[in-house]
Amino acid sequence: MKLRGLYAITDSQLLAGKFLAYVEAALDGGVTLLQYRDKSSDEARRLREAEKLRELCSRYKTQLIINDDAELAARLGVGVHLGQTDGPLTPARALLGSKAIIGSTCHSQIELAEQAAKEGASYVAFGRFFNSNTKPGAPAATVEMLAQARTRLHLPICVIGGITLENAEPLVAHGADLLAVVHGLFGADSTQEVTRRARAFNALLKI
Ligand SMILES: Cc1ncc(COP(=O)(O)OP(=O)(O)O)c(N)n1
Ligand SMILES: Cc1nc(C(=O)O)sc1CCOP(=O)(O)O
Ligand SMILES: [Mg+2]
Repeated sequence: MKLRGLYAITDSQLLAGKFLAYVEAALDGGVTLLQYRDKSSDEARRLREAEKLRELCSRYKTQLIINDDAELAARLGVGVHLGQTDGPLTPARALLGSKAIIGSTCHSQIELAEQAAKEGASYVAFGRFFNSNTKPGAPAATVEMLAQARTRLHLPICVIGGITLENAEPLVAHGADLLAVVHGLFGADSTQEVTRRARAFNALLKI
């Protein structure tokens, strides 16, 4: 399966009180990957919420990805996204099996992406491309680097960081396959607007 489309990422603060309603609204608009991103250490809540998301994703035929935590991903039988300090890819691939989706944060370094590809990543993520409310301190990346990455890599390329409907088009034009978005999707005022935004992101990717 070619990974291409909207990659919705949850944020526990932004979605407080409307978590499942907003996620379902996004899934209704069309989501290729949904990442459960919760930076708290409340393991019981993380398991409960991830289980609910797995059920929702299975209803909408969307792939669930767990941020940071390969053990939780293995427990649920879903994919994982690992940053440079979240543990190595090779053991995660061994734990999750050959079919699992495993993503790797590569900031703006094509060499990290080439290494991730060798270690079995399913996609590589570059960013941050714009100012991000969610992660203001993430290292910056440029469209020039993205264009170069596109010529050197054969894996799906995910882009992240401050992406909105207004600024995403050049990223698609320079080779992005997956648009990973928190605020630009879930920062909406209503579930209807979340669904509209999801559809509009997919239209940008011609999905
Ligand atoms: C799709 C995607 N890309 C990048 C990240 C960032 O991962 P990481 O650098 O490990 O930072 P945290 O998200 O864990 O704070 C991501 N989560 N998803
Ligand atoms: C989780 C994350 N990682 C980033 C990176 O550059 O690695 S930027 C980011 C936050 C993405 O949220 P928003 O769409 O609200 O900017
Ligand atoms: Mg991480």
